[in-house]
Amino acid sequence: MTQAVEPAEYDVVVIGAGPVGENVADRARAAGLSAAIVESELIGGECSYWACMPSKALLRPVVARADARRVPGLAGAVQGPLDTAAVLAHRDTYASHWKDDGQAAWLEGVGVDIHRGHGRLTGPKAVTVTAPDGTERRLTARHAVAVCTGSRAVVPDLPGIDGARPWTSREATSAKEVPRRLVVVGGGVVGVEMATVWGALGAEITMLVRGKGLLPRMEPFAGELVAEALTDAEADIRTGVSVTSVQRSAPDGPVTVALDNGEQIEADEILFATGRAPRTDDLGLETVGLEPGSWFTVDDSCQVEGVPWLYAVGDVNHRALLTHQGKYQARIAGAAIAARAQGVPNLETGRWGAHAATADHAAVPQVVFTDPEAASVGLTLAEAEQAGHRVRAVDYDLASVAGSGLYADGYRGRARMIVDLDREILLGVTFVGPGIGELLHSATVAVAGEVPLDRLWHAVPAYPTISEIWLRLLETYRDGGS
Ligand SMILES: Cc1cc2nc3c(=O)[nH]c(=O)nc-3n(C[C@H](O)[C@H](O)[C@H](O)COP(=O)(O)OP(=O)(O)OC[C@H]3O[C@@H](n4cnc5c(N)ncnc54)[C@H](O)[C@@H]3O)c2cc1C
Ligand SMILES: NC(=O)c1ccc[n+]([C@@H]2O[C@H](COP(=O)([O-])OP(=O)(O)OC[C@H]3O[C@@H](n4cnc5c(N)ncnc54)[C@H](O)[C@@H]3O)[C@@H](O)[C@H]2O)c1
Repeated sequence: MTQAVEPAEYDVVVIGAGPVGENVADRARAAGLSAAIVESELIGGECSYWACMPSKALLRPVVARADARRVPGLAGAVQGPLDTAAVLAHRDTYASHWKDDGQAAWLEGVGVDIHRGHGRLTGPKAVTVTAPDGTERRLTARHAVAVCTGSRAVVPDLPGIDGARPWTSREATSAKEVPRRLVVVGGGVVGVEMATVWGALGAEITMLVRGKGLLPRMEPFAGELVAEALTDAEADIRTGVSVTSVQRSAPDGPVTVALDNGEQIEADEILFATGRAPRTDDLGLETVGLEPGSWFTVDDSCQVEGVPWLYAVGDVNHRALLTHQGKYQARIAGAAIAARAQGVPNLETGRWGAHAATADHAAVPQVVFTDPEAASVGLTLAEAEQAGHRVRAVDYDLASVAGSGLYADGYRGRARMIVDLDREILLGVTFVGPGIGELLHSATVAVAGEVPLDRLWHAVPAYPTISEIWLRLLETYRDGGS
């Protein structure tokens, strides 16, 4: 029989303690509101244990070695294999050994009450938490409930999938051994980053991509340059193919992957990097008139359409599936919840206002930590044209910048900026090349700040850094080039 524990009331109840839920709770506390957070797994969420942190800890040695191999005088010292045990140990450290004491202590330190268990909405402003031991506790929110339950990997429902023990991003970021042969299905961000890691650690990589190329959400040259480098690293990239079935006959045996072109591939592991689904299927959405299993629809303050006391923040609203963007939304939603709780009459919900996550539409930055790195902010050329802007794309070969040549021998890379011809501001910027990840924020400032191009001329990049790409792009635009 289910035991009930004393109910509790808070100003704000947050479901899901990933990076986003933690920040909503923190912002509520900072505004003087009481806050509780409900977590069914680990405080810190996907990002800390099976996504950003472990994947970037795995990628860092891979990319650093690749960079070092392009520096004369150093290359000879780094020709050997990676120390797999040390790389995996570094990853384990960055995943905090899958323990959440540190993050739990931080939340408690800012005065947020943690309730361990599965949270479900049970009516307006009501959340029931089922603890691991089966006891139930009802939490009531005076002002707002924020759903920050994130997303999970989607594995297509293929014949044989259940017995095939496929990897998702969780296994790909936490595996303890390097498979001899790894098939990666999907050419998005998870696919290319994980192919880069496990290939560098010694796995034979086959990528199966149903579209035309890799990284389809970025400018086409991003996927092309990353594919070129993966192919140089001996990955076998097959485009325009779909998996029709997978079969693992023995638990320790190989997996056989059948393709729609009639071919079969044998591998030791298969990773499905085929996108995400919202964690909303078992959340009690039906009790408040919403559809279980769907992404939330929210306004720019992250308030759920038609349910004013409910907020959905981070991956779960499908605006931008990135930690930094979810945390930005958390800061905005936290401020909006506090302002509404305090009875502030008019919130700043206009474009770029304090209570509007405007950057979600105009300036979402992303770095793909492959070799070469691919980074973008704002719109691609295709997106800008589709949105009806009058634009010019300005391209430049990153290898022609003095700083790039110094950074790496045989530097390969490219940059593009999308100029709004009516306003003479930037709508989007993409860089692809070694060492460009840290350059992205300059582009984010230019795009989010809507900095006029004639003012950008006065932002002088230091010589000889890769940042001189800015000068070259501006000169190319001034001289009428594209
Ligand atoms: C392999 C990989 C690498 C990535 N790398 C990057 C990167 O480099 N940079 C970047 O910006 N983004 C990256 N991302 C994306 C990033 O991980 C997500 O955008 C981010 O984790 C979203 O945060 P969130 O708080 O919305 O959700 P999550 O991090 O998914 O957290 C949700 C939390 O809610 C809990 N929860 C769910 N349902 C319930 C419930 N009913 N009751 C109680 N608790 C519940 C979960 O257990 C979880 O702890 C990566 C993703 C993947 C898969
Ligand atoms: N460095 C980073 O910022 C980083 C790293 C990893 C993940 N992420 C985030 O995590 C999210 C999830 O990444 P992802 O790579 O899983 O998703 P994604 O949506 O980026 O890519 C999934 C790819 O799989 C393909 N696909 C879907 N179903 C398929 C099927 N049945 N067969 C073959 N291909 C199929 C899609 O066409 C798409 O190209 C992304 O939105 C990304 O923003 C970010």
